[in-house]
Amino acid sequence: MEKFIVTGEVQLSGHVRCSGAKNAALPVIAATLLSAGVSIIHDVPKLRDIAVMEQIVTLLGASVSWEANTLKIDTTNINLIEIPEHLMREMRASVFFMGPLLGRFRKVRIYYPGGCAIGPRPIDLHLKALEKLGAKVTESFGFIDAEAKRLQGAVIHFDFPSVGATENAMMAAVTAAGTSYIRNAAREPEILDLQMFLNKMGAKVSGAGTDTIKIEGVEHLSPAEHTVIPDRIEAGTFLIAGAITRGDIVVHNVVPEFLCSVTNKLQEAGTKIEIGADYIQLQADELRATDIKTLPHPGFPTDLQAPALALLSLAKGTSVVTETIFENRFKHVDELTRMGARIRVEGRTAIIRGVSKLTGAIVEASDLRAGGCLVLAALAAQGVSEIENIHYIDRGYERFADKLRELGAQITRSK
Ligand SMILES: CC(=O)N[C@H]1[C@@H](OP(=O)(O)OP(=O)(O)OC[C@H]2O[C@@H](n3ccc(=O)[nH]c3=O)[C@H](O)[C@@H]2O)O[C@H](CO)[C@@H](O)[C@@H]1O
Ligand SMILES: C=C(OP(=O)(O)O)C(=O)O
Repeated sequence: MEKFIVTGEVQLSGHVRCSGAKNAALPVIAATLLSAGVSIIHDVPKLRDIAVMEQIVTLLGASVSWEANTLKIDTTNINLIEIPEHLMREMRASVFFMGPLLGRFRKVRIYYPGGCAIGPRPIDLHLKALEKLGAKVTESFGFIDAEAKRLQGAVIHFDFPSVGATENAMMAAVTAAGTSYIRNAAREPEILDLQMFLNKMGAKVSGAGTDTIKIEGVEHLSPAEHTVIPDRIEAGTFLIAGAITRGDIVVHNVVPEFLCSVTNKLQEAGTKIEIGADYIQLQADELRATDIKTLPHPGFPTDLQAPALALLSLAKGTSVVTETIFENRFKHVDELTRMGARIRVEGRTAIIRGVSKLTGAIVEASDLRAGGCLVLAALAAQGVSEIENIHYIDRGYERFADKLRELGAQITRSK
């Protein structure tokens, strides 16, 4: 098992470029299956979840090629509508195949998706949305079948603005007969990106980014070319890396508007932020405590809760962090405690008493962003840390260690 070895207490400085967003690229790749032909997607991050996505579309009969970060997917010869269990279990995003396969082939078979252990992650909202659109969904022996002669436009009202269920419902509804409305839709920027891609394919989708999405069903979609939006979670991770090391860094290829809740909290924590058209500069010295509550967009993203916790461990005063999205997303706390952090978890709340220093330790990543959090803590800690289980980090950060080294970090990968 590979690990990262980090020598801490190096102030980061310089420039770093964000990759395309994992969470935008994943549904866009699934959406290419809605039509036959060659779609071209630019700025796709090369990371483990994307590799699994590639494995799945290839198995279904697509052919795939890469040129730098451009992915070409030829979906002409799709001849399978079942995703095998071992690939479904690899990641949460495997569930995105339901909507497109059902839309194009009227039938799909999947198993329950896997992914990082951050609490229960049911797919009931996905299934209810497909049923609303007229699909017959049956579950037996661990697999889920959905079929429909042709999906019918419908009004889907989500109990909770689920990102994945909104995306799946959009992909299913684009070729349904008639008009659909998704109410209490998630408003994440990645949903807007999916709307842009679907419209380039010939779909008629509007309203993404608000809580009501309108989808006028069309008969036919064509392949399309698209550049995925920058990764706001990667950007937030680098900004926090700059802050925790009291550094001076510029993060490029960002849409600052997508990061408002994050830059706002970083300013409250005492950092200086300058916002450009497509970059954010951060300078940090003393850090102050601040409270954070994770919320659906445009609130503070749950995917940056763990990195933020590392930062607040070293901020003067007591911070309270409340996780409202996932039930069990504080597994990084025990590991931060090994490094000297003082954090108490009560249910969905973490109370953090800032300490003046963290110390290097051997720690284990329990999921993708917990891994990011531990690397950031290690960058600031005295001495050497080893972060184990970095296959989680590889799921969602492209060239993480290389990019941190570009900023001056002392981090290496080792067997
Ligand atoms: C690939 C991708 O884009 N992943 C992101 C997506 O995950 P994902 O799409 O899985 O997140 P959701 O917004 O669906 O989940 C939010 C909450 O809703 C619950 N829920 C969701 C679906 C459902 O059918 N039933 C249900 O109860 C979940 O258990 C969770 O508690 O949004 C999350 C919330 O911003 C992010 O942390 C993930 O990085
Ligand atoms: C939880 C995450 O991803 P996924 O939904 O793909 O597990 C994440 O990116 O932090």
